[in-house]
Amino acid sequence: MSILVVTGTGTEVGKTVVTAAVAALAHGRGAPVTVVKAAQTGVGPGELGDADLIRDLTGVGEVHELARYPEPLAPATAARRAGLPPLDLVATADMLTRLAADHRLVLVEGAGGLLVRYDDDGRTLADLARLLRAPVLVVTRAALGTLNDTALTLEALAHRGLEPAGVVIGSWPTSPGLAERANLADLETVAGRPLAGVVPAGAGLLDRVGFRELARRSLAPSLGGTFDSAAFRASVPDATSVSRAPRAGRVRQ
Ligand SMILES: Nc1ncnc2c1ncn2[C@@H]1O[C@H](COP(=O)(O)OP(=O)(O)OP(=O)(O)O)[C@@H](O)[C@H]1O
Ligand SMILES: C[C@H](N)[C@H](N)CCCCCC(=O)O
Ligand SMILES: [Mg+2]
Repeated sequence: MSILVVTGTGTEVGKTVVTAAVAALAHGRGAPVTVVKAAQTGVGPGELGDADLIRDLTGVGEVHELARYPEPLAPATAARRAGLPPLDLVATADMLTRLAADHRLVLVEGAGGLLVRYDDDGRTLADLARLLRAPVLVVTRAALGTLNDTALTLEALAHRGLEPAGVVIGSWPTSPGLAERANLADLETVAGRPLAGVVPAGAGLLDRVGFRELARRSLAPSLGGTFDSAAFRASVPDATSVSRAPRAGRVRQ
């Protein structure tokens, strides 16, 4: 009966892999789960999109792609240039609400970051999340620049009264550099809470069994896994400690 919207601090941050990890754990528990890619862009007819990748990685049978546009652009732009109708987010919210009535968990992956536009009226994934009154999981990068991107996304959620379901690093490098190691703690300070997961790079290349096991280790209990942010940080050489800065993501009244 619950809906979780998955956004990123941008495109190519690992939303699809993180969505797959959450789906794999729910599926592995036997919970009915379905995954919806609201609008897929940059993929031509017959090519594999995010929803296909998620089905392959998890074995989840019910995955939906609601709209597909060929050019690798924001959905509103890609639809306009293709002469195709944009995704109707109001109708989409109704469809997802009906899906949630039949499913334990409905996962909705956005395209790009939170404020990417789906139509020429400027509607975004944030508008869809508000219509659904659903929490939003934020997938972020590990590298330099992620602190600002993450803070901006959390501020945008807070400004719209949307509840973050946590911050997950979508692709943790095998050889983290200085910024990546320091960001493990700083991302917690920005988020005002422990990380909800860290997914190692390469996760998307595993088979289903390996992927589900990695998902279990990579996601926090709130997402169905066993990941512990403090323990992970302690396992990374030269990772810094969490500061006690005021909680970010709150709009000062
Ligand atoms: N943890 C990972 N393991 C393996 N590959 C990854 C991982 N994270 C990201 N990638 C790869 O990086 C690329 C971008 O990742 P992904 O598709 O998840 O980004 P995204 O945020 O979903 O982008 P979009 O906005 O297009 O949906 C893909 O080719 C994907 O296979
Ligand atoms: C093509 C890409 N992989 C995504 N599907 C769409 C990303 C749109 C990003 C728009 C932007 O923020 O500039
Ligand atoms: Mg994706």
